[in-house]
Amino acid sequence: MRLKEETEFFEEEEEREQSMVAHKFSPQPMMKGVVVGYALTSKKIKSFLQPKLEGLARNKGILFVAIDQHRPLSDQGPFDIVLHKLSGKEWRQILEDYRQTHPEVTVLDPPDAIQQVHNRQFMLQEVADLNLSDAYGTVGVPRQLVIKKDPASIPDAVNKAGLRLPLVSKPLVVDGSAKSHELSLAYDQYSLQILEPPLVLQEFVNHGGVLFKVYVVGEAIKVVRRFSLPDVSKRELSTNAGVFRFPRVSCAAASADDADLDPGIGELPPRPLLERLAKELRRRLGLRLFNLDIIREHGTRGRFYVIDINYFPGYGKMPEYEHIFTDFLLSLVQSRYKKRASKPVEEPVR
Ligand SMILES: O=P(O)(O)O[C@@H]1[C@@H](OP(=O)(O)O)[C@H](OP(=O)(O)O)[C@H](O)[C@H](OP(=O)(O)O)[C@H]1OP(=O)(O)O
Ligand SMILES: Nc1ncnc2c1ncn2[C@@H]1O[C@H](COP(=O)(O)OP(=O)(O)O)[C@@H](O)[C@H]1O
Ligand SMILES: [Mg+2]
Ligand SMILES: [Mg+2]
Repeated sequence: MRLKEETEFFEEEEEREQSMVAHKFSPQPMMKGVVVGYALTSKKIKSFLQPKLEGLARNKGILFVAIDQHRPLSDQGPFDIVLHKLSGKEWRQILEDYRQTHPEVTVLDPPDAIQQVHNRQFMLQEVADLNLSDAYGTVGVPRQLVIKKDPASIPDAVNKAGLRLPLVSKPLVVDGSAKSHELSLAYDQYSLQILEPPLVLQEFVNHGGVLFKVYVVGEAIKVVRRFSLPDVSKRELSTNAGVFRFPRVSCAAASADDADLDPGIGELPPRPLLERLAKELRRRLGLRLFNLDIIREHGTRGRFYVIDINYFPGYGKMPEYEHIFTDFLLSLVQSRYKKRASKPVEEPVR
């Protein structure tokens, strides 16, 4: 993030924290209704804009209005907040222009900040730089290598980088397409030549087949358990060869929240560690709506890895998302409102 934006982001965050404590999320009496424009795919509208969310929002004075992508944004609304998750360079530019010409509107989130998590080369960089380590544990990222082209060079590149097998191959770009979620597990480096760059090769970390999805909505976080890929033993590694495509193992259908799990595997990561991680990432990434896929290295108590960050994920699967999301929207407008109210009135020029 640029320095000015970072400072503003910080100030807004602080004000919002204070305003939330002071008002316990209730709308201020003098605050008018909140209009939230949304530009989302039909899949997202179905999973996110559920009747319960719209009903609760209406009771709190929040109105969701569909944005027509093909009409000028300035002719629509007026909006207090714009929620979006659509792809394409043109749309990004439209949003960026709108942000410049309508600084009074909160665009969730800034398009250039989202770009960082749409590329797996840069997605985890902030987690790596943060290098979080405290009494509750450590949070890192698996070692990885970016392959832009020439699949024949992969075995050599893997050797040179000293990456340990097995490796997870992930498409470099995350653009919302099904293809960007087509992952493979490689047991030997020679088979990697059949893969199609651009891609990222990431060391597979044994984690007992369970992962944690940490949903972030502004300052709020919620964690759920999902089933994931099983561990790969040394024996399997020495006897197996080849590259295996694997399906979306940790989709919603694979909830592990009610499973009878070994506590060493299923115990949620310590809350203070997640709070710190989410707070730092919110600031560093300049995002307020995202989730993290986190795994705990099997056999350790506190060695965690972030393996994926998703912008505006499937909040429909986050427990209590309706309350959390509407409170968040209100807190955004309240802090803006307070900011405007506390600005000194300009003297008229005589
Ligand atoms: O489809 P859903 O509701 O499972 O949500 C997907 C997310 O699932 P999750 O909330 O993490 O379980 C999903 O997360 P994963 O990458 O599967 O961890 C993505 O965020 C996906 O968006 P995109 O395809 O990367 O643009 C999300 O898809 P969109 O809803 O944004 O299309
Ligand atoms: N480095 C890794 N070690 C162990 N398992 C992994 C690793 N990377 C991915 N996985 C498994 O593959 C799944 C999908 O990978 P992820 O990076 O989250 O891609 P996507 O963006 O498609 O969700 C994860 O949810 C997890 O089950
Ligand atoms: Mg994922
Ligand atoms: Mg993802």
